[in-house]
Amino acid sequence: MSAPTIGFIGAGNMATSLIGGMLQQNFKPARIMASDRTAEQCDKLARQFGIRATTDNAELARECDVLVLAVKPQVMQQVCRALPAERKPGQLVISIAAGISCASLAEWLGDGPLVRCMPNTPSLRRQGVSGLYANALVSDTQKQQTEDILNAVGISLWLEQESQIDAVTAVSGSGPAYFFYLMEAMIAAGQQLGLPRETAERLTLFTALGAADMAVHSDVDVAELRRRVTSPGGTTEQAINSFAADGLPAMVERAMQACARRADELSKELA
Ligand SMILES: NC(=O)C1=CN([C@@H]2O[C@H](COP(=O)(O)OP(=O)(O)OC[C@H]3O[C@@H](n4cnc5c(N)ncnc54)[C@H](OP(=O)(O)O)[C@@H]3O)[C@@H](O)[C@H]2O)C=CC1
Ligand SMILES: O=C(O)[C@@H]1CCC=N1
Repeated sequence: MSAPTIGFIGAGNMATSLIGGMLQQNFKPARIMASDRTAEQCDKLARQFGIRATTDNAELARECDVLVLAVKPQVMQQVCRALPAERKPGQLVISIAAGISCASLAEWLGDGPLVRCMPNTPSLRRQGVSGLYANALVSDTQKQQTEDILNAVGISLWLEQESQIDAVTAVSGSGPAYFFYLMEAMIAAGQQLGLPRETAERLTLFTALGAADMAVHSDVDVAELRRRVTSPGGTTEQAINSFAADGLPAMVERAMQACARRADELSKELA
């Protein structure tokens, strides 16, 4: 069977990361298309990747076997409603938008194979992680096509229920921002303790990188890794006790609940 043609509607940050990763994984530029609101963005992508880019979303709907919807949630309805008459039969649609349900997408696009996907920005470095949910009309071949696209920029995991996409958004979709926020705070605190900014920044970033790499490759869980840094009566214990006294776990739980709640609200507001 010949390779599918894949079209990205909305050629912003996420689509650019995905296309870049796919080309590094030997997807052929001739098999990838993109559309965007502005001709400037289309020209930029065409130059950067050697792919066909257009301001006409309908052209992608007509020509592509797989359509990746990568516009902001707030414009998704308007974009989708313009497409049904143009769509190639049997076309797989993959939506990466936060808080747009399969029910809304099916209403705007017509029934058909549909995957909801929640990627994250480390995809730009091919270190992304995506949660995927497929409706009942998605074939095994289309599931494989979806994995091929998302695994080009990291790893992907299938979910049993659509509602879990909001939890994935709270953990990994928005998650990079939580780690960046913690890093911002550590850099500032390092400066307070007397380090030059650049030194505090490098120490923080490489500590984050090292800790994540260690955790990913460890045969013990993260709680045990934390215990191994924390000598009884030592320095780390003081910091961990301070975090615990200030309620860090509850703070994280509240933040992630708020994130998932917003995804649910969006799905109702934008339905
Ligand atoms: N950023 C993130 O961390 C993550 C984002 N997502 C989801 O990915 C989606 C895209 O996000 P992101 O890449 O950050 O957003 P961007 O704004 O970078 O990209 C969206 C692109 O779509 C273009 N666009 C707007 N209207 C239309 C239209 N009618 N037709 C075609 N193109 C259009 C925008 O152009 P213009 O800018 O000119 O309006 C922009 O270039 C969102 O739905 C978001 O929920 C999912 C996971 C993580
Ligand atoms: O903040 C947002 O809405 C998007 C979805 C997940 C990450 N960024």
